[in-house]
Amino acid sequence: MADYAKRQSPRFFFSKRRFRVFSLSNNTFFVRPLRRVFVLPDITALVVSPAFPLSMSEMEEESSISLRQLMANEGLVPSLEDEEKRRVVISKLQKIVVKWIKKVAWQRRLPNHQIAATNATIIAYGSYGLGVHGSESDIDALCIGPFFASIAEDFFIVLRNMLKSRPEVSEVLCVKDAKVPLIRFKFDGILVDLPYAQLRVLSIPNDVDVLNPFFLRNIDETSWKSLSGVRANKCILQIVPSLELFQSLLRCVKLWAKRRGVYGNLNGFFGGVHMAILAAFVCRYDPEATLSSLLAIFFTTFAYWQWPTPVVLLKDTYPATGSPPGLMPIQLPCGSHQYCNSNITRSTFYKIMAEFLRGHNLTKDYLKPNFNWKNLFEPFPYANTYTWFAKIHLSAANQEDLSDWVGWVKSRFRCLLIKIEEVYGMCDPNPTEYVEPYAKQPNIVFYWGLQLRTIDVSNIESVETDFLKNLNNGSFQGPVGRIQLSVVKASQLPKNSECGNNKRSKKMTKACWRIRENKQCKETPVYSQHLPGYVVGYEKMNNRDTESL
Ligand SMILES: Nc1ncnc2c1ncn2[C@@H]1O[C@H](COP(=O)(O)OP(=O)(O)OP(=O)(O)O)[C@@H](O)[C@H]1O
Ligand SMILES: [Mg+2]
Ligand SMILES: [Mg+2]
Repeated sequence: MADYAKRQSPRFFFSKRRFRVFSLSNNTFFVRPLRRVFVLPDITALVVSPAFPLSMSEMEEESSISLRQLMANEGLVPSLEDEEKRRVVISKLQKIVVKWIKKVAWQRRLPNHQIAATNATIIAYGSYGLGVHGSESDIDALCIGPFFASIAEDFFIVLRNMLKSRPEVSEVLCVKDAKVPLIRFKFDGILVDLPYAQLRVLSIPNDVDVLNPFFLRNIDETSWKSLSGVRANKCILQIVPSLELFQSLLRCVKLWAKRRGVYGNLNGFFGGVHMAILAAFVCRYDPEATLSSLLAIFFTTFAYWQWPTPVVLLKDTYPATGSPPGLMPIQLPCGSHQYCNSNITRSTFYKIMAEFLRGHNLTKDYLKPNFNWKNLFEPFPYANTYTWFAKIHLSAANQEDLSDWVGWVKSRFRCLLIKIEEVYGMCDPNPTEYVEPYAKQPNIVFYWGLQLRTIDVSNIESVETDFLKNLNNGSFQGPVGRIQLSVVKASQLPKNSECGNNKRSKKMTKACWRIRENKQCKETPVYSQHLPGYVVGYEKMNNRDTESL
């Protein structure tokens, strides 16, 4: 191949550095002499052109290819087996909810023809619904049920019990107190978030159109909120000119945000939904744009965005009342002036802005010859940036207790961040979770960068006291773990320098907590409100399944 190429165009191929050959299939190759790209359907028909200066569009194309190559090397796209596993989970869930709704209809004594006609459905949303999930992402799936299936009795008791009885399902817990109540469980090892929406119809079509006002009339507020994620996804997918470009851009910006430590709603940064709306916003600028140019436009747009002007993807038909919430308001494109929930504080606002600006400075010259996309995705160098760190050490008697305890503390992180800001000024809450392997108890440790060069280490005690009060004020009834706050120097960070390279030492814990079932406590029957004396299921006395997200 190389010899053939040399004979055809010695000017290009004398030096090994001057061309690269990528094999696409048995007889299809990419040849890249200098910066020009040729796609060769047949190696025997290789013809290499002389050294033209590259046109803009050719340079754009080549730049996008190298960006895609980088993303492919990162292994961001789940394997085919993983995809198949997720498809199976969704299809099994669909069957379960159909069985569930028939059972509930029977319990409600609906006439036979209505039992036969009724239907419930499952709609995937979140990153999985947008096709941008990674192998560690959860599946966000909305269960939509008809007018007679209540959330309190039928969803949280009957459906939960049906799920619990399945061999594929483990770690079922109900999250009743969240803004979007849901059942969280593992199905074949994949984490599933399952909220519920109830529509005022008898039968929900499997492909129900959640943008159709017919289905949305008279629904309750919780159902409306639960539907907003699905509606937002649907709007995004309708708005973006090219789905493939949007997905690629979103994968790029999520990787960037994770590497630079600005991903994670609980730590005061952006979550998946924020990134999806920002990416879709940029995709609409130029339907002809390449991936590289979109990524550069992304950074230019948000580095110079006049916050708190809200980012609005889809203008609502009626005027907004009140001012948009938070420092960086991003409106959900679901037609009701709803905004993404955000925990952004003064500190995280500045960190995000600094990273947007860095992204802009790095990508504005993306067509220059020596440009390398790798720099954009460099992990944030915490250890070299900050002299001092607030160390948050969480521990518990065993892994299960620890996971509950950490989930609870994480749900209060915004409050801790604000307290640290009050005492030490700017703080950078690195979302990475570390483990001290030689400590006595199972533990998770966070190191949050402090901006000040000289600090009073003892001030952390007042932060700890205040934060403990806040933790105790909540409704956590699980086994309370330990929390220790201290201030350490950069030199005391874990020696494997994980702080520096921002690699995750273990899987992130989900921020939520549950009251675990006390094995000694009695199960109480829950009687149907519709069939006298009929038990719909059992609940543990103190297992209120309450959670705070
Ligand atoms: N802060 C929020 N404000 C509004 N909606 C949210 C918020 N967080 C989550 N949601 C809704 O729940 C969905 C799923 O959220 P989730 O936290 O699983 O993120 P994701 O976009 O699926 O990314 P990931 O791949 O990290 O799971 C979002 O797509 C959004 O519709
Ligand atoms: Mg998700
Ligand atoms: Mg989720």
